[in-house]
Amino acid sequence: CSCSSKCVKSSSMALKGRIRQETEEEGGPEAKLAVMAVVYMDGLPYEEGRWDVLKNESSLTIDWLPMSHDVIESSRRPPKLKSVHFVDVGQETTAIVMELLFDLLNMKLRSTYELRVGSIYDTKCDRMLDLTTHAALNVTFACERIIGADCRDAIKIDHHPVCNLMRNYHTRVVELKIPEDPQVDVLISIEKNAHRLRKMRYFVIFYGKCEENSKTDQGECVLDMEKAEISRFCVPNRANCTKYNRKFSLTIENYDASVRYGVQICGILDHRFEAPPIVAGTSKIAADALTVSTKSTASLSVIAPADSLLRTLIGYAFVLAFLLIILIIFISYKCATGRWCKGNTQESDQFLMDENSLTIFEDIIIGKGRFGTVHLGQLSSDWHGPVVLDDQQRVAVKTNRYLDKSRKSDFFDEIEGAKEVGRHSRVLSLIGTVVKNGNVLHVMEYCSNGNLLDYLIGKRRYMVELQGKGVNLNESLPSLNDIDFDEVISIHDLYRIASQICTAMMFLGSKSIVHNALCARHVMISSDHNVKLADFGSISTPTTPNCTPVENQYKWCALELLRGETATCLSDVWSFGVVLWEIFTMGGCPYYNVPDVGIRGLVEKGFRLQKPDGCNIQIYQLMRETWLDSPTDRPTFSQISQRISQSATQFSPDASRNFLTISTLCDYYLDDVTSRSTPATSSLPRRQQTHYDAAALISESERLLGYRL
Ligand SMILES: Nc1ncnc2c1ncn2[C@@H]1O[C@H](COP(=O)(O)OP(=O)(O)OP(=O)(O)O)[C@@H](O)[C@H]1O
Repeated sequence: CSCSSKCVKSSSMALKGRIRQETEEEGGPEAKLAVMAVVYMDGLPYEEGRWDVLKNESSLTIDWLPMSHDVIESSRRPPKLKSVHFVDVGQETTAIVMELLFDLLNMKLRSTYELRVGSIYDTKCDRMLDLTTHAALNVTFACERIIGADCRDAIKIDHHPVCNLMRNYHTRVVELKIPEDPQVDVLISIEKNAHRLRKMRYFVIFYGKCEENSKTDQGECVLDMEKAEISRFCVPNRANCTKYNRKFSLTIENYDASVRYGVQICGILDHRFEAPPIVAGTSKIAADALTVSTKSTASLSVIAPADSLLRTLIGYAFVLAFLLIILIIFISYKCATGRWCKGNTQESDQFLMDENSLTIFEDIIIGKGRFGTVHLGQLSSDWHGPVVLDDQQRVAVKTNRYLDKSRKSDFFDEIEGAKEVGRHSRVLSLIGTVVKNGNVLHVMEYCSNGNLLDYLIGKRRYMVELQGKGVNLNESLPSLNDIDFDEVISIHDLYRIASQICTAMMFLGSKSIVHNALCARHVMISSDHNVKLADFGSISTPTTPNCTPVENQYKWCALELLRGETATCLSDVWSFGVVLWEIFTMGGCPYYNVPDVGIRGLVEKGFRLQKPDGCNIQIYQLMRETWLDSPTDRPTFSQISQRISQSATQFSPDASRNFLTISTLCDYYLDDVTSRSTPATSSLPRRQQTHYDAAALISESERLLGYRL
């Protein structure tokens, strides 16, 4: 307020407009809408040539307020300030008269602009003078509302409020008071989150009698706005807003059951709107039919909005799509875990190894089985996987190279089984698969001490040799020179091995996996003499049950499986009993001269393996319990584990009687002449086949046990 000018206390705006033909310099003639805006500035005395309105942002702003139907923002050109002049209106008030040019094309749509005069330029003092009260005005161009505009033919004007028509609402008649008081109360609820509800500013409900004989294609009635009664609702937290709470009711006075009523709700997203949209004129709007059924005065209904069926269908489509997605995820998971889609690329990708990371020593065969030869291999030093290898990165590699078609499928079953079982410290880990020259190589952890059966036989032979030399391991501490301690095995170690197998079986049980082929030959011994359970080619799960004995496994098979019943983890318990027997005979041959076909008859008659020489009676008792006819009578692996631990306490590493005394005369060593490493193919019988007599075996068993079976 310096420079001898008075401060501007307030200002107000008035508006006048007219259509005028302007000629654009480039692009030819184009209709322009010229609008005269008049701003009254109280407290500002007129002074010739002193004041000016600049065409910059702080002085005059003309903001377009987009409305829901305005979609062509890019084609909208900003209005131009054509001219400004100041008029003395007396009483210390100056009027600023501005001529603004708007693009007429856009006026064919209803458009709203906000004009704001924020400051005027004081030419005398060469500075901007901020207005204490900004002169601002929202102007909606609807032609006839702008004085002088003649756009009856050129511009079509819709007089119903331009707002987002809302379809996400439901109406329900809650009360109908007829005939005493013909009035209907309609409860209207708007769905949450519909149309970004939280951003909505106003909701307007119209209702009125629908036009006679008029109905849109969608079954809407057409409201004659002149006859419509109007209720307005607004958002909460507005001073003058009390009715809104997302559910509101509408009362139709003088309800006439013979005519149709309509309802329409709209919401305005433009937060700068301070007043509800204005309804004027004689336009007609389409609305949802509000049909009151008068079949029963007690329960009345309103027909759902016309598009509710469509919404329901869309809803169902979403549910179906969701279920489909779940199904796809489920199938992918099953494929990924190897239960379905055998050999699918996704899972083989996971285990497929680079051919160059593996070197196979073709001349070093570490074993032969039904499904191929096992070679020693080595992984390159830069291979780092989840399995910890020895310092030479050695691995065992099984190949399917010479297998026929049916054996090849068994070979792949073994790989799939290993994937299903997963990793555990007592389980032989699958490292991966390599495809080389069209053959698949099964790469596994390498156990330098081979399989448990050969391991035990080797120890027993050495210990028998020592016995032959008169060395009694349990009596005197023999001189170190006479004994290779790596080649003997203590009772304590036998317990440890049994306990570790039990742990591996508990792990399988925790995954509801039945091994089906548990035997000492399928247990590997690592370089540090620990157990690694192997051979998962015959595993079964609750979804893939097994009810046939595995080839070459009859002697380890539970009775129910020999009978063709389904194998369970308790069937593995039976097999474990036979493995315990193998451990405490140090590699004895169960049912030494009985062929597979004779096993079921023997077992059904009650014949059980005899007590190994030197075996603790508690352990033999445990074995017998694992061979009980009814699976549920057998101990579980966790019970077995506890029983083994209890028994093992008697045999600490430094106990005085810590080694088995082996009787070479036992019948289960009789066919020990054959190497156990010989491949167990059907054409190459593992053991010499001799005659057998079940009755004789049973009586022999009874003799050894000391009681009748
Ligand atoms: N990961 C390994 N580490 C060390 N030796 C192994 C490994 N895998 C197998 N072997 C040796 O190779 C032999 C043959 O194994 P393979 O799995 O082919 O047959 P198997 O298990 O003995 O008999 P089956 O024919 O019943 O499967 C084993 O007995 C074992 O001595």
